[in-house]
Amino acid sequence: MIEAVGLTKRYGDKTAVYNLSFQVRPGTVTGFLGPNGSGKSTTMRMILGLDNPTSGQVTIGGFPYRKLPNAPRQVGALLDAKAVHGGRAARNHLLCLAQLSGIPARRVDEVLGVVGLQDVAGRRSKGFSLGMGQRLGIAAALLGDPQVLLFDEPVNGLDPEGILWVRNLMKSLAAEGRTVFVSSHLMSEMALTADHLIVIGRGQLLADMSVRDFISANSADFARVRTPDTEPQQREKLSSALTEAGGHVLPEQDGGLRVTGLPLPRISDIAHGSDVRLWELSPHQASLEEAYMRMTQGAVDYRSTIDQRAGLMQPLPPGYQPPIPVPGQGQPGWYAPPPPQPGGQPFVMPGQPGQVPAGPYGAPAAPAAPGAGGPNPYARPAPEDRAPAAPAQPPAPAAPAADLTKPEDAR
Ligand SMILES: Nc1ncnc2c1ncn2[C@@H]1O[C@H](COP(=O)(O)OP(=O)(O)OP(=O)(O)O)[C@@H](O)[C@H]1O
Repeated sequence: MIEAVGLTKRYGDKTAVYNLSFQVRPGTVTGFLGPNGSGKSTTMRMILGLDNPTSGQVTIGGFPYRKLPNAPRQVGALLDAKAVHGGRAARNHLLCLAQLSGIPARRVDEVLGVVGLQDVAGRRSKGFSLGMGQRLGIAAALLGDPQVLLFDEPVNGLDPEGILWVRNLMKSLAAEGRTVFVSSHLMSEMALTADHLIVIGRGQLLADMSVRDFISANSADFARVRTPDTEPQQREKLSSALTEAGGHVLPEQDGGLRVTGLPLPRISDIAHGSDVRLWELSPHQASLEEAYMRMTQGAVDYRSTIDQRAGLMQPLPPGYQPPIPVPGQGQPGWYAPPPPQPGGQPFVMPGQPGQVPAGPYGAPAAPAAPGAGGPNPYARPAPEDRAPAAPAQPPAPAAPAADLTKPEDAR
């Protein structure tokens, strides 16, 4: 298990990670999401002992990475696939890593086979495509047959077959009881790969919950209703009846209606009572992408002047308050968007039930609590029961294998 407590990292004036506390458990794939520059790579580097936290701590199996006995056999990581000696053949690159960690040479050929590079093992990696480089990086992560694996954007540059392969690999590693922590910007892929999500924005925790609960709590499950195309007046009649019953109705481009705030059986009854025939009545769940966009819209640093989100997200009707999602169950049968006030919000900051961080439903700023590495640079709500002040950092031993990751001072 990976456990971060009050993890904070500053680079001069820049706070990359602030007071982050979470656990990554074995046996599941945990997705690590956040907008560009939100602190994912910095967090991963701190997990791997490549950056020192300014305050707080992070451990793997109870030990900071640098104190883990035989760390390369316990933890494998892909942080930067380009961090290899390009003049070295793929097999030699892995052999060097294996020798440094006391891993038998036969394991090199095993992992080359696992990642599908066996036929190009003698080729220099500088001639590799982006996807081949990713595969080599994944091979390096798997080399020690570790129980804990970290992957920073592992599908970057992979073709569809490669993406499917990575997805299945992550799932099978987790099914073997390993801890798999993987960052990605590909929401559709994360929805298929991860069981659990840790979402950060501007270095702070926004959500720590199952994928299902995350989608359920951050987006509007809805019903799609369609009346006969040949009778537009039926559509109008139904729309009025549903609105009168407290539903929120949005027309869709194909003539259908998107209904939130009413369960399916009620919609059916209302249609029946209004003498309206239905050609379609179906439940829909929003995508992880939509839920993610909704949650992180207040925490994005870099955004095009041409904002594409308008077409993606459904507008929020005012005043809706769905039940708080039940962990592991979501909000079955409820077709309503998240509420714009505390109480039903999923991204409650640690130790502050009902408090809402800044963002679309932003909470007022509060002073930072002591022991969190100084004042909150983003003036967000500060948890009361945050982690104790971080212990002084021990003297840093030698960094782990440089070709797995990029050390702080090389950036
Ligand atoms: N060595 C460094 N020196 C100064 N600032 C840094 C350093 N490393 C990271 N940062 C800053 O910290 C913030 C977090 O960066 P980080 O790379 O962790 O984000 P990220 O979530 O991994 O981003 P992306 O999704 O774009 O890879 C950024 O503002 C970045 O510029």
